[in-house]
Amino acid sequence: MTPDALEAALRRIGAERYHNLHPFHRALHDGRLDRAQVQAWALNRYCYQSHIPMKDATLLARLPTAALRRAWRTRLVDHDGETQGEGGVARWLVLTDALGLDRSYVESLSGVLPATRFAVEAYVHFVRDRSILEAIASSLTELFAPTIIGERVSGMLRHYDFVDRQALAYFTPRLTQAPQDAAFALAYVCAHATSVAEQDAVLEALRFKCDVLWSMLDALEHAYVVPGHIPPGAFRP
Ligand SMILES: O=C(O)c1cc(C(=O)O)c2c(n1)C(=O)C(=O)c1cc(C(=O)O)[nH]c1-2
Repeated sequence: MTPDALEAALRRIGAERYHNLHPFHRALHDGRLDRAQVQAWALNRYCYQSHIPMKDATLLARLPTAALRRAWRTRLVDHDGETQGEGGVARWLVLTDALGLDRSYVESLSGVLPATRFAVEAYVHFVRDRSILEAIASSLTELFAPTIIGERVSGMLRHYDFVDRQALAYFTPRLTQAPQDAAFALAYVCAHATSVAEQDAVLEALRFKCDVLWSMLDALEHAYVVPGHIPPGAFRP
């Protein structure tokens, strides 16, 4: 495949499998969830957010050139900040605060669904164990993130009186960070996946990552949408 055909194939995977299509996200964005269900989403999503810098630090340690490490390290700063209280993970806690969740409970991850934890850990392990090409390709869901963020912020502000713009401030910087991150990763992947085997591996890495995001929402749906089977130990609204 040419680089352009590879990009088109990657975008087709997003069109078919990205988590904007999941019924739980449709319900979240269309205002069909109650406050407790939104709390469960934000609590579980904190597990994902808090592991993203661990995933990026794992990859950073494996990158072979200064240029690549320089490009990738901005992600660590985006999520962890330069100082206490800054960065994406801290901004996610502003959302869980606004939803009335106790900070130490959120940070402890003790109420997170087992399937959320397994999915998030699978992502970190994938980036640790697979080739650098596959690890970089697995971040390419970010190509599709700006669209879902736009839908989510406008939908949640319209439908829920318990969130406001300040509570959703996490998403504003993501609208510029995600496209920059995705453009870098896409250029890398298109330049370096030249053999059929490498291109197949890259496509499979993106499918894997879509599955990570999808399975987190399956778990939320199973636990918190009626009839609701909440696993032992997980958050009970
Ligand atoms: O709001 C979303 O739906 C969404 C999706 C994704 C994604 O597609 O992986 C990320 C994020 N948000 C996000 O905020 C974020 O920091 C992030 C990092 C990564 C990654 O794989 O390195 N994906 C995502």
